[in-house]
Amino acid sequence: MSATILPQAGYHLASAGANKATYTYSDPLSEVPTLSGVDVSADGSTPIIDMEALLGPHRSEIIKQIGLACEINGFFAVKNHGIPEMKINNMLGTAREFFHLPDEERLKFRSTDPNSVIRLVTGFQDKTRNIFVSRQSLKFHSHPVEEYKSQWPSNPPSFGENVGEYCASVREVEVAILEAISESLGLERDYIDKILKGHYVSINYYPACQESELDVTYGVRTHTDPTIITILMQDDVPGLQVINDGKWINVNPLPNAVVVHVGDILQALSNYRYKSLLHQAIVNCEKERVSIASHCYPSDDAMIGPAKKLVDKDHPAIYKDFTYSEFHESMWRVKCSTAKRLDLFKAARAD
Ligand SMILES: O=C(O)CCC(=O)C(=O)O
Ligand SMILES: [Fe+2]
Repeated sequence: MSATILPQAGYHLASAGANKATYTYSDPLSEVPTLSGVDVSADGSTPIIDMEALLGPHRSEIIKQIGLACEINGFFAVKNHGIPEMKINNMLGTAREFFHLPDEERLKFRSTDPNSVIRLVTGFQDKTRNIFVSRQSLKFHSHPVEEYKSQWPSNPPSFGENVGEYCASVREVEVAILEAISESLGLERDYIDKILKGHYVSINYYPACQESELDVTYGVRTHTDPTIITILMQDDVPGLQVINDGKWINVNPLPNAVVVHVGDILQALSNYRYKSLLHQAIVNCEKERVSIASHCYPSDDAMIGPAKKLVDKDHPAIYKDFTYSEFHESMWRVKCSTAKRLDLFKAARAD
């Protein structure tokens, strides 16, 4: 199936959807890159990591591949990750069921407070830029599952079980990938695991778009994730685009694979060796799309400046030491949607 992408106003994004907007307010983000006039190459090359091989005799080779993918691409796909296909399908099914519920049922979770334990974010119109951002997402904490489950929706009734099982499986993948990433940087295997705390899930729902008079409809606009890494599982509808080598590329879904993004925290911790991935999602005019992002973040008091081992005379510290809670607090204050929010934490001698 093909995504309908109409060039509009210099973007290769869909026009549409705005007449479906139930909520209209000004976008609070002041710094959102526009990146107009960029080309999208339809067949971006996605590095593919075989996770099963991480456990075998070729571990060091796979770790090298992961390091290169983080350094050069900022993302990679993971196959043979061990999350059973049934758990993935159940998770996607439950996500669809939730977003097909009547408004009054879903909107119980609507909140604009970023600190609320669970919140539904709806599509919105950015009045100043005349664009519509169509993503609806349900965001909530999920690790450990038993601690948070009671706050999740009870409708659909499958939510607790299906989301809980998926999240527990993703956690295992997360830990294994973070161990490999630590090793790829020449750090102790548990360097990142030691500062790891939770994961925060965003169930993203992009309705099929419709004609509208607005200039452009995005699924979600260009941003980086404020995470160590993000593990993204997409259904079979394309939509994810990432910047690679200065160009947008489509990262089309691969059956039974997840996509791992480098996030802002890993950019700081790796002393700018791995760069936080700039990405966005477009909408599809024929089919709805669901993606599940597992945002993995450290504990509040974790120091997330550059690992000491990565700093020397030839590699001066780009960032100073700072805690995750300092980063998190500033993130909402500076209202920036990219890794530029790390600039506040640059070391004195870095420009
Ligand atoms: O749906 C996608 O492909 C991207 C979602 C995303 O970037 C996010 O949830 O942070
Ligand atoms: Fe993202």
